[in-house]
Amino acid sequence: MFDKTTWIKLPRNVLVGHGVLDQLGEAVDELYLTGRPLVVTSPTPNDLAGDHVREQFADADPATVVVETASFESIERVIDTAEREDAGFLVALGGGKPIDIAKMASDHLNLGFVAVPTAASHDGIVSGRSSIPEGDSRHSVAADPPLAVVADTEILAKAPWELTTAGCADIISNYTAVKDWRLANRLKNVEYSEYAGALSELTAEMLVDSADSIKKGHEESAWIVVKALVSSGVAMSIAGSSRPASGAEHLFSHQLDRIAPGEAIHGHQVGVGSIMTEYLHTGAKGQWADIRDALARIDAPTTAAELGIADEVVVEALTTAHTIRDRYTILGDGITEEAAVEVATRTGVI
Ligand SMILES: NC(=O)C1=CN([C@@H]2O[C@H](COP(=O)(O)OP(=O)(O)OC[C@H]3O[C@@H](n4cnc5c(N)ncnc54)[C@H](OP(=O)(O)O)[C@@H]3O)[C@@H](O)[C@H]2O)C=CC1
Ligand SMILES: O=C(CO)COP(=O)(O)O
Ligand SMILES: [Zn+2]
Repeated sequence: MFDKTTWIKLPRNVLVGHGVLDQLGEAVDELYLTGRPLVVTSPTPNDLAGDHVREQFADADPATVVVETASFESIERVIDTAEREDAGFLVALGGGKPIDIAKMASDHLNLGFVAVPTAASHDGIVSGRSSIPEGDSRHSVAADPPLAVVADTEILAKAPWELTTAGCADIISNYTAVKDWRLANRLKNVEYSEYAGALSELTAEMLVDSADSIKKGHEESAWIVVKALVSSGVAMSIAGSSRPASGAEHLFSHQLDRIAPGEAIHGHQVGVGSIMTEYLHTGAKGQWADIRDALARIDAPTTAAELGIADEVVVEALTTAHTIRDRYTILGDGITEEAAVEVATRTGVI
């Protein structure tokens, strides 16, 4: 008997463009969401756009909860606030942290949520996953994607340029993520989706082809990047896992978050990780220099020094990254310190 099923969850309304935040209320009305909105945000996005978002729901007496860390405690706080304030739906405003937290909280509460990204910094904007660290490990938890995404390029273009280059690097890292996924399929029989893999690679390809149009201060850059982030998130939703966008380069980044927290941002870390894991996949004559050059063209870091991370921390993260989660990658069950120094040195990362 044929027994396969596919359930792909995607947002219904995706608005990207100049000033679209003014249409947030309209985008929500279309979804038949009712009741009191709870705005889930972090300090900077709340200062920048919190009032603008709340104005969109002036008749519904919006409540707000400000979270500072991506953690299970923050998710609990949002759930408690939503119950106490009798929220009808959640509005996530900010970078990857508040969006991931709202995604998980709304899933738990059985409430819809809408994402209003303030930074084009990560591809979790529409993905059906939440990425939350806990102790020594990192959980990628299935959670319904937002019902709508309202990405105002006027806001995104004013965000620090580094956040946009981080989003580009998160997309460029799809190249190695898909290589790791295929490897896991061949060696460990991990289920692979041709559609999701192809979409993820195509998204990286298109972003790299547009690199010359991605420039600081140009609103069009935010538009190009956020559309790529949406596309990469759709690949994750098709796959039903973060595999199309997260391989060994992400394990490396998650490990850096543990051992050198707050030193560099997610997208920049995965970009540098991708240079090294590409080297591990294809060797000295492989495409690692193409990844490095693509990152350099959009101003993203390509070395430990540019990340602000010490060389020995990079080596430690590389040798221990495989312990972060049960996800087979080119790192296998761990690489030696000698191998880590070799790859980091040969690629010019340290
Ligand atoms: N679920 C998924 O599929 C995915 C999840 N992720 C997750 O997303 C996170 C990374 O996303 P990222 O956006 O870097 O994380 P953050 O939400 O922590 O944002 C990064 C920084 O940017 C600040 N910020 C946000 N918007 C603006 C703005 N407009 N102007 C100035 N500063 C701003 C934030 O301020 P403040 O400090 O006030 O918050 C924060 O300091 C990680 O936790 C990662 O694991 C990444 C990819 C995919
Ligand atoms: O960052 C991500 C994809 O870019 C999410 O992946 P993780 O499952 O590794 O958290
Ligand atoms: Zn990522």
